[in-house]
Amino acid sequence: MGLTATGLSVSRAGRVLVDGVDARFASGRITAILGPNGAGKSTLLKALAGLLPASAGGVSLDGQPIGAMTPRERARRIGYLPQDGTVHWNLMVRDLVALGRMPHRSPYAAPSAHDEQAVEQALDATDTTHLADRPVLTLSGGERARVLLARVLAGRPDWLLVDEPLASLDPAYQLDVLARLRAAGQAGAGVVLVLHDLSLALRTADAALLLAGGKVLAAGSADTVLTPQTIAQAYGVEVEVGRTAGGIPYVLSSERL
Ligand SMILES: Nc1ncnc2c1ncn2[C@@H]1O[C@H](COP(=O)(O)OP(=O)(O)OP(=O)(O)O)[C@@H](O)[C@H]1O
Repeated sequence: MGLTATGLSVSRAGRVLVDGVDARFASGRITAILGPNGAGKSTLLKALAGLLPASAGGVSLDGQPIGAMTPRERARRIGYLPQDGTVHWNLMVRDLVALGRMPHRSPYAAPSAHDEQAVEQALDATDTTHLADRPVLTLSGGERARVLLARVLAGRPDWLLVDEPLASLDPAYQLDVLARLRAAGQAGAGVVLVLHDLSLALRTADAALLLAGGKVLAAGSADTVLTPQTIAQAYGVEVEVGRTAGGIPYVLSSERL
């Protein structure tokens, strides 16, 4: 059960970008996909969401091959937030967030009270209610990132696959978004997130998958994966891994190796 990659490889333009990945993601847990630039994190996440085909192996959700699901069924179960927060249509924020309900409704019917409630809750969860009547192209980068997350949350998917959701957020909103993802996990959702901030990964994730060159370098609980040795191997930097007096874990880069 859960979301499983088995011998998963993904090739594009003649290059193998994800190479024989075996991984199992469990519901109710947060798994961080980590690794240096170009390691294949986004490619793996897209393949897990069923948005890129496998060139070998595959992905299954609760035992069902992801490619055998209809796009609508997949969209109901898996919420995917891409890394690139580009928005082309200048919709009102509330209307954009309401698009997250589309897998659950008929395009011809008016949204139900349940749909509207899901949208309002997603706006509230991302602290974007005050932006609801603004055109989305007028928002700042961090505001837009939260609105795009609200759109995914509005679908109330069983799985949240989110690619660098913290990239344009200030430190306070980074903690808010991580708290929201943790709350989704506690409510039973499976959360898989691509992160660059190793301190926040240690602080937030139950499990970690460290990629390098498209392959899994280490996998397991976040604190067993994020050791100075594996970090040095993956990123080529010397780090100190420690805890503050209050017990908050941190990873501090000291030198490029
Ligand atoms: N459509 C594509 N065609 C060819 N190469 C691609 C394509 N998409 C990605 N790549 C390459 O695949 C590799 C992995 O890309 P990916 O975006 O998965 O990395 P990443 O780990 O998410 O990186 P980052 O931390 O920089 O976001 C990179 O070398 C990238 O240039």
